[in-house]
Amino acid sequence: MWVFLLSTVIILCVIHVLFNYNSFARLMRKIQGPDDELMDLARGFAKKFPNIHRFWCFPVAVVVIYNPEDIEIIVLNTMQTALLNKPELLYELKLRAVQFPSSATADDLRQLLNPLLEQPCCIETSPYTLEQDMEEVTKCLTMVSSRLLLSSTTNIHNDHEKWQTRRKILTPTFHFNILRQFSKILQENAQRLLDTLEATAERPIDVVPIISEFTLSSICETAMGTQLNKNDTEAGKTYKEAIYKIGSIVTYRFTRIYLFMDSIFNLTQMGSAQKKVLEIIRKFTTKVIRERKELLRNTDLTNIGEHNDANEDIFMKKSKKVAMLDLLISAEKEGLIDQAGIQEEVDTFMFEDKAAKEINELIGDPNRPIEMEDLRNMRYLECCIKESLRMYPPVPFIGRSLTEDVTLSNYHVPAGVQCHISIYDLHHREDLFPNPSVFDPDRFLPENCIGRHPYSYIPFSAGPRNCIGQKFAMLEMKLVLAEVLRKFELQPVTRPEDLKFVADLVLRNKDPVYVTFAKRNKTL
Ligand code: HEM
Repeated sequence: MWVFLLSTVIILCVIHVLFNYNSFARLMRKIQGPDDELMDLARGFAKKFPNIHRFWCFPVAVVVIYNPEDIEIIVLNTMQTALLNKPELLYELKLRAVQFPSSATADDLRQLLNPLLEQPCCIETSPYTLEQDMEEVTKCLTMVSSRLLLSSTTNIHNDHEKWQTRRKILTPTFHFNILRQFSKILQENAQRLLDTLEATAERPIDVVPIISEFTLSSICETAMGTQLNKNDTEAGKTYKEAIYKIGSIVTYRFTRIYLFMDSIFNLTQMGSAQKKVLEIIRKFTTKVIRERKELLRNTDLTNIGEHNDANEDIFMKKSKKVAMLDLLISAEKEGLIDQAGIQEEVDTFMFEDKAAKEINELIGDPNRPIEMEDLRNMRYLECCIKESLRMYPPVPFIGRSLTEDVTLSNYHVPAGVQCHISIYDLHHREDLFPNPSVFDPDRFLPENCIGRHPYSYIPFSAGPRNCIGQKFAMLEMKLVLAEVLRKFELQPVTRPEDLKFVADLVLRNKDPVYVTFAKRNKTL
């Protein structure tokens, strides 16, 4: 066994060095190439081939779809154990990527791709041009890396029964009454974000790390009832650092094909760093779960899912703040989940001028806190958010493993194929959204949605495995945007035409996204 492992390591290292560090490869790397254009190339395919296209990188066959009728078939399939299976590795990696803002650079991607780009023979059939081949290689790598990476992760949600039970336990978390409570937590976090903006006002700042900090702190507090900010304990700080670190480790590994096998990765420095970081995360969440259990010991949460007034009373008075964790703990009492399951779910959750006028008209006094009712009435702001999610869907594609044959756009697609639903390409179809690269929130005014296919806009996916957190996410986005917009005027520094998305599991810009937050005059 050890001899086999050692020889594998040596062979992979030799291959890596041979491909990357010979004088030929060094010279090639210096010549400009389309490495950063992969995202554009993929978009080009969607324009060239209406509704559907395939790529095949032995042994993985992928069909990419961006047609509402086909998407409906895939996501709505009621035979849940059949068509619904997610390619588990891809799914897991994506969840992690969403939860941990990834920091892979174009260079990482380039480094990962270089050996393969120089070896197009890895593509089994190659009827396309070189550029198209490169796109196939990227996709293939995404698949392969996802496949291998998942084997080292713990919370695989592929088992249908397990998924169904967990989904049932967690669904009440997103009930309106609970969301109302979360809004208070979100408000506090939004205030901290405003403080940061205040300190940096009038000069361009990269919004990506600031927003990541806000979303991570908010989800920690709502999911686990634990505050990571301000009055941080040492443990909280270490946990936060560990969460960021794991993101970069996952990305590091994802971009190095020779580290895909667990047995090899575990032997490396990064492998032991990951072990340490995971240990910190596990320790922290175990402590939080233990303390939360203690707090809830005397609270009856058996009917927590029903959310009548009496239950709301329990939430508000007895436990003060109900975190998603509380529902899991109460489910444990009923034998629906065990300690390891709780840990899994907690880890998973850790990981998703017109508008300003509307806000001002609704709220008036800039010091009055924003209420849930106000948020519900911010119709134009909602249109702006929806239009942003159309143009820039944070999850640009999702995957399903076809476990039975299916007809998509008149093609017979056999079982075994990986089906990618390209949300990005769907949202940029000219026939569904005329002038798709124009930001036009009015597209989402009720009168303009009439007649639009219900599966033509799916930023949160659709069907039984859609995003469980979408109401939470909408609430979070509305609240923080409303708070920011009533205090600051946003002046774009990075323009839409400067955005250059990289091929990744989440939509990520190659460079920082700069915005200047200028303090608003009192009257809008
Ligand atoms: C703008 C923010 C968000 C977007 C665009 C988004 C998008 C998505 C998408 C497209 C999926 C389907 C993934 C797939 O099929 O592979 C998904 C699933 C999921 N999302 Fe979100 N999400 C967001 C925020 C959140 C938040 C805030 C949470 C938690 C509080 C969350 C929790 C989940 C979970 C648990 C699933 C898996 C659901 C299942 O398989 O039953 N998401 N999300």
